[in-house]
Amino acid sequence: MFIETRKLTKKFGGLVAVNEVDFTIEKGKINAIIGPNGAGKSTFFNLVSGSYTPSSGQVFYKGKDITKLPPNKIATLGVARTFQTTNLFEQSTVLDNVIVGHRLRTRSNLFDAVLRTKRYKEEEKKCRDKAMEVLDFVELTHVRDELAVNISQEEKKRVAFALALATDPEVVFLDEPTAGINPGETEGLAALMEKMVKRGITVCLIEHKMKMIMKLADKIMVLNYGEKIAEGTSEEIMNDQAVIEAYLGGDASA
Ligand SMILES: Nc1ncnc2c1ncn2[C@@H]1O[C@H](COP(=O)(O)OP(=O)(O)OP(=O)(O)O)[C@@H](O)[C@H]1O
Repeated sequence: MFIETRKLTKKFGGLVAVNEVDFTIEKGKINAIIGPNGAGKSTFFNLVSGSYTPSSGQVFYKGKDITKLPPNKIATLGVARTFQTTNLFEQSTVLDNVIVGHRLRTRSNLFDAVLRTKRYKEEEKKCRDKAMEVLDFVELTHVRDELAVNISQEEKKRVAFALALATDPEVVFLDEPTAGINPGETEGLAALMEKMVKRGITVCLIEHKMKMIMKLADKIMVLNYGEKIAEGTSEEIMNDQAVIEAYLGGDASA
């Protein structure tokens, strides 16, 4: 089992945001979590990536119980994530944004930085090389010297992907990766997710764009009021009575 949650639960006071969710994230696949607003999708992400401690239940990563590990420890195991909004240094170049983002996660300390030790210089070069490599992967080499303020919304999303990929993750959690961009650009990002999977990276995403997710995802979990109401392939999900009811009145064709 790659990633598995067992009866994962998060309560905020009297509200059960995630309720005893059992789910497995399949290695080398595109896994998606969908559900109406407030269903518990982001909370589930935060539990698996260690940003929240569960009220009860467990998270396993490659057989290891990671339930109580802090986010930085989970990240070093090969788990990366993006957030709904990525704050870039607008007056820095795209390349510098990725270098800095990556450096924050590498090993040399302030002492190394001030004295510009050998280790610092070596790491600086490694970070730069890595940043160039991931920018090439997300197809942003042509804008790497542009200031972040000048790139498009879709390009900013690609920078967020690059930041996550710079840590050489085995799995990437993408929180609404296509929010706020137009349908044409959405297709480009979907293709990028497929490219990640081809490279051997497992993808798990939260998404509201149903048409896209039905085409893209290998496996889907549907949450509603914190509970898993369905799990399966696109076809299984589209024909599931509980899912249809949860979305009635909502816009499932967005
Ligand atoms: N830190 C928090 N403190 C209190 N309640 C919270 C907190 N985070 C989330 N909630 C509540 O938990 C429930 C689930 O929220 P969550 O953000 O996980 O849903 P979601 O499915 O990601 O929603 P959306 O699609 O709107 O982003 C909601 O009722 C929300 O108000």
